[in-house]
Amino acid sequence: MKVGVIGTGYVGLVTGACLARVGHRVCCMDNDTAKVDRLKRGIMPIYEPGLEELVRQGVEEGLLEFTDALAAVVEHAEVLFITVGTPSRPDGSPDLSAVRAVARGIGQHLDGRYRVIVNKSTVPVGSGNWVRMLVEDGARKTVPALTDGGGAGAQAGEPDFNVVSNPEFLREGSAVWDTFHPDRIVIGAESERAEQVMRELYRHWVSPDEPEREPVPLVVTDLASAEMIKYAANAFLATKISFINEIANICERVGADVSRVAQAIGLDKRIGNQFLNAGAGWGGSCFPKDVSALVSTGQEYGYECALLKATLSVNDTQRKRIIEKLQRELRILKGRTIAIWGLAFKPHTDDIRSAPALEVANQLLNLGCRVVAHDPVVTAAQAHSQVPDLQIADSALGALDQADALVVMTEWPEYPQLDLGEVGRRLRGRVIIDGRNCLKREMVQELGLVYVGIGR
Ligand SMILES: NC(=O)C1=CN([C@@H]2O[C@H](COP(=O)(O)OP(=O)(O)OC[C@H]3O[C@@H](n4cnc5c(N)ncnc54)[C@H](O)[C@@H]3O)[C@@H](O)[C@H]2O)C=CC1
Ligand SMILES: O=C(O)[C@H]1O[C@H](OP(=O)(O)OP(=O)(O)OC[C@H]2O[C@@H](n3ccc(=O)[nH]c3=O)[C@H](O)[C@@H]2O)[C@H](O)[C@@H](O)[C@@H]1O
Repeated sequence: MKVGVIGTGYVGLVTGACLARVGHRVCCMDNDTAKVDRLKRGIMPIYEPGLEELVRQGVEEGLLEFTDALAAVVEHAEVLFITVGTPSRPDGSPDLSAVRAVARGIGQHLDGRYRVIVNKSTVPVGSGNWVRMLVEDGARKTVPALTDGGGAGAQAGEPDFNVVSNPEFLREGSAVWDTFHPDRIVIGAESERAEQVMRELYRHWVSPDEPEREPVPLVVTDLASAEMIKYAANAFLATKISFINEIANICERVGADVSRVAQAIGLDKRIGNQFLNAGAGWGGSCFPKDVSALVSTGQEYGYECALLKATLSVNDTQRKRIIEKLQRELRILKGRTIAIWGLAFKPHTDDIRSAPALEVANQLLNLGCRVVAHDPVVTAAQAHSQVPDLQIADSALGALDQADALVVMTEWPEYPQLDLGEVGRRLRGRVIIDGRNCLKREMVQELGLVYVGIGR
């Protein structure tokens, strides 16, 4: 099928490249012309394992192309994915300005041919109807014949389209794998015609590298439920992490070990063992904004989301606990040098949006510390765009020289592999705060260093 993807961020680029991999003809569009130019030259805008090869393959096979022209992608596609960003506004509600611009723009370029317009961006319940209205508004400016609500089955000259919600569940760092191995594909369709198009698009959704795999289950539902499924999934996962962080905080006080607690409760199939790693809290571009957006939706309807507010507040406090732990060990922080390992909000990505590490770094700088950080993929320029006073070391060990304490904020797999003896020799102080419980406690302690984990 001919597919258009509008927005080439994480979701757009991965979706486009995977759709091309299964044989669809994909045109990816972005209004960031510089980004499109780089993509045309094979330069990836993000660090995501496996993505570069997939994009290269799609382009070489003639199945994947890039443009900065909205008209071109609308002209090309039978199915148009909207994958632009929906960041938080200061009050927690999502900023939908990019979705608005794209929906109107699509309307302006529609001709009489039927299109399915797919919301893959995470958008509040009701956005499907809103996108329909915006597309129609856009079309009205260019199609004088359109006089009523129109939509599916419209007369010649009127825009003929349906809106579908197809939320995305990929995780950064494993985005390509997740896209080909989702637990389910959710489709909220407003007509049977659109549903059939989506079923055809995702028919036999397995990577050609694994032809024997079972196809992924499709959950077909109404628009509002599909939109809510996305928020409910992220809110649940964020709540699960906040829950285990709260248990960790109690464990610390009573002398229990949260790792053992998590492992044992996770064996109960009703609980499950994933997303039970206690640490410095969750970050990233989605959990913070999506939980806040759901709280904001509740507020719009006069409902107080007590549990979700607690989820946010536990997470907020969790980062502050890193500072408290440093204060407990070092007493005075002013004038101290603190090394931080890991800046990305999680391993295997260079994304630093709402990264707990940056918040901790900022707090330490405000408290009068010198902060020297290392991350295997986040560049100094990226880090300085958010925390200008942060010093960046070339290597993890290099960050330790003159440091009074080390704080591990991202569990990059290389960190536990480093020579702890060398860590002990280079650190000026004796304290290691393991904000992700990823180092071997006993090994650290054997070297005469003070190990402080989370909930253990
Ligand atoms: N990042 C992730 O892991 C996931 C993100 N999502 C959701 O998917 C959506 C996109 O997220 P990301 O890919 O992270 O966003 P992003 O911020 O990385 O990328 C958005 C892209 O849209 C482009 N854009 C903005 N306005 C545009 C316009 N008017 N026309 C064309 N392009 C435009 C930007 O230049 C940018 O390249 C969000 O709603 C997010 O909540 C859902 C699941 C996973
Ligand atoms: O909507 C989205 O954007 C995506 O949000 C998350 O994916 P992502 O943010 O990429 O990363 P996660 O692996 O979920 O981690 C989120 C945060 O939680 C933290 N985390 C995760 C798991 C855990 O056990 N403990 C924990 O603290 C991570 O360090 C990270 O800061 C969801 O897992 C995806 O399903 C969803 O599509």
